[in-house]
Amino acid sequence: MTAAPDRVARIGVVTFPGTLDDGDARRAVRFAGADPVALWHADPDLHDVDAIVLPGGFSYGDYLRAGALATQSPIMRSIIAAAEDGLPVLGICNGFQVLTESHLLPGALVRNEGMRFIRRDQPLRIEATETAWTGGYRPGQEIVIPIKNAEGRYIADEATLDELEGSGRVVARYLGNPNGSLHDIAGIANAAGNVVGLMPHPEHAIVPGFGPDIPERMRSGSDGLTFFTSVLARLGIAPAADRVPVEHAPDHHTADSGIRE
Ligand SMILES: NC(=O)CC[C@H](N)C(=O)O
Repeated sequence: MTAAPDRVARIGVVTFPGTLDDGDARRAVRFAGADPVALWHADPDLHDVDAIVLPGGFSYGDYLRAGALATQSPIMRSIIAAAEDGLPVLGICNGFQVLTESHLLPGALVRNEGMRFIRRDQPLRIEATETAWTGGYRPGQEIVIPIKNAEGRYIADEATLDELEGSGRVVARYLGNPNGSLHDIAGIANAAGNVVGLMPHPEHAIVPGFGPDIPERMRSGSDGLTFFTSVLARLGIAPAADRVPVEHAPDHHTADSGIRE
């Protein structure tokens, strides 16, 4: 028996009008052993959360540019200030677009090469394990999680790319570049390592058997969970074991996912 943690980590998941993946992000937080806290775009109060996830989707209908209007929301003003003070923030897909539009991360995400919406199971290599969200991976670890977007092509000027590469801030790289991203970049971090943007979706690959299969490992599907457990380790807050529903204990596969909000 391990001792019960002193307290359970509170991880905020933001919902903007048009957000799609907030439910899966809250579930991923719970499976990692933390309490998800639903945060609403119009409320600037961060409700004492220990970390924040900006989930995927189409905030404000992707009007103007994907992620651009979200930067003007009351909650983003609070998140920008908190992130600059070191609060861990993970932006997934549209959340990554919000982070570049907010200038918490450099560069931009533009239309995929080929101008198509892409949805596939995407192999990645984790390049940086010093960040708040990737400490649980091995350097160079290869994972497979879903990707699904129209504007996932990462671009930046040469000086920015040099700085990202030179300071170990490329967090994840595509193995088989799906969209023309420069330097095969799938994810980056800020200089302090507390803010991470990632184009593919770890929150859709947290339950063994229900995410992308990896043939050479027979069955996986939970490669994304480590993003959410890594931040607990960074915060120094032990995961609460009872947040994981019994029917989803690792290695237990059922026909019905049983996942309920
Ligand atoms: N899955 C998503 O978050 C989609 C992101 C974004 N709106 C795009 O299509 O590029």
